[in-house]
Amino acid sequence: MIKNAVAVVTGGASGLGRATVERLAKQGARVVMADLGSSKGNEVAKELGDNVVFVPVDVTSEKDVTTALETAKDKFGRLDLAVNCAGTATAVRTYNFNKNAAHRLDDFTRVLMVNTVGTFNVIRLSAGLMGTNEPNQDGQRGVIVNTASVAAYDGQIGQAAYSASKAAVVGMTLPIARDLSTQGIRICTIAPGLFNTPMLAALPEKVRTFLAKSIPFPQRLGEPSEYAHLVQAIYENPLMNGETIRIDGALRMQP
Ligand SMILES: CC(=O)CC(=O)SCCNC(=O)CCNC(=O)[C@H](O)C(C)(C)COP(=O)(O)OP(=O)(O)OC[C@H]1O[C@@H](n2cnc3c(N)ncnc32)[C@H](O)[C@@H]1OP(=O)(O)O
Ligand SMILES: NC(=O)C1=CN([C@@H]2O[C@H](COP(=O)(O)OP(=O)(O)OC[C@H]3O[C@@H](n4cnc5c(N)ncnc54)[C@H](O)[C@@H]3O)[C@@H](O)[C@H]2O)C=CC1
Repeated sequence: MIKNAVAVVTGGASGLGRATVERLAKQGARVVMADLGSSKGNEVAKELGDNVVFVPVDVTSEKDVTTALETAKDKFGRLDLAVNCAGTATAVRTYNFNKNAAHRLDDFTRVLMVNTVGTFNVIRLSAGLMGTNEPNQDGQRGVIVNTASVAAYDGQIGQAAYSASKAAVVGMTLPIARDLSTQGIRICTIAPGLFNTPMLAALPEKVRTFLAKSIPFPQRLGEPSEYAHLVQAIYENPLMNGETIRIDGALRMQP
């Protein structure tokens, strides 16, 4: 059960991560909210009360993530759940033939660094701390939840970097579940469709409307609270492991 569990949520100051922090705190968990120093982490943590602590973290930094995990241990005594929500997106064609310009390599690398390498960084270091927990009656010591995207499967024009970064998260889920099974640590990935967050608000209105209309049912953007609900379900269901779950109203994005 989530009550009294200790969680780290990356990207916790905004969107899906923030909704997750809110839900977990409301259900009685204690949460380290890890997000960039430039985020609204401090304000959000203040709003949410004593069971939420903000730590400025860049998920690509070993030092920053270690500090966040040490905070979980020092302040709350342990780590039961790590949720990877930190992420970034870009929309650029592989080659723009009108402008005769290739996709910048540093844009591609930046997206992979945050979404793929950052996620793996949090997974590997969290696993170390969870491994020190006493196992429950089922032998479980901890749970990790990642955030991919439906773009891992049906990425649109302009999504080469983003889709590659998310497909890598889908791809690492099963081998990591196998790696960590000896310690009783589960890992699942959520592949969200279209959710009402600041990231999606960055898309042109026309594209957002078009995309929302293409969702079979319910024909609307998802609410971040619906994502947070699934995080809790994964945490509480002991058999969920090694799998990526789409939460998308049956959306299959068109080119
Ligand atoms: C966040 C998640 O995890 C979930 C998601 O993935 S949400 C899906 C996100 N999708 C994207 O980000 C799409 C990325 N792609 C794009 O934005 C564009 O394709 C691009 C900027 C890379 C290139 O666009 P382009 O076609 O070369 O030129 P552009 O002038 O921008 O677009 C041409 C037209 O197509 C429309 N369009 C572009 N991409 C579109 C899309 N994905 N869906 C619907 N319409 C689109 C534009 O609005 C524009 O319409 P008008 O000509 O009527 O103004
Ligand atoms: N909103 C949507 O429709 C969808 C979102 N996603 C994914 O869900 C996750 C959350 O996205 P949203 O909440 O929509 O976006 P958001 O932009 O509202 O929140 C992302 C958070 O991640 C933080 N972040 C970015 N880079 C970071 C870094 N290097 N280190 C630490 N924190 C960092 C940002 O500061 C921000 O607070 C992302 O991984 C995104 O790719 C996936 C599918 C759909």
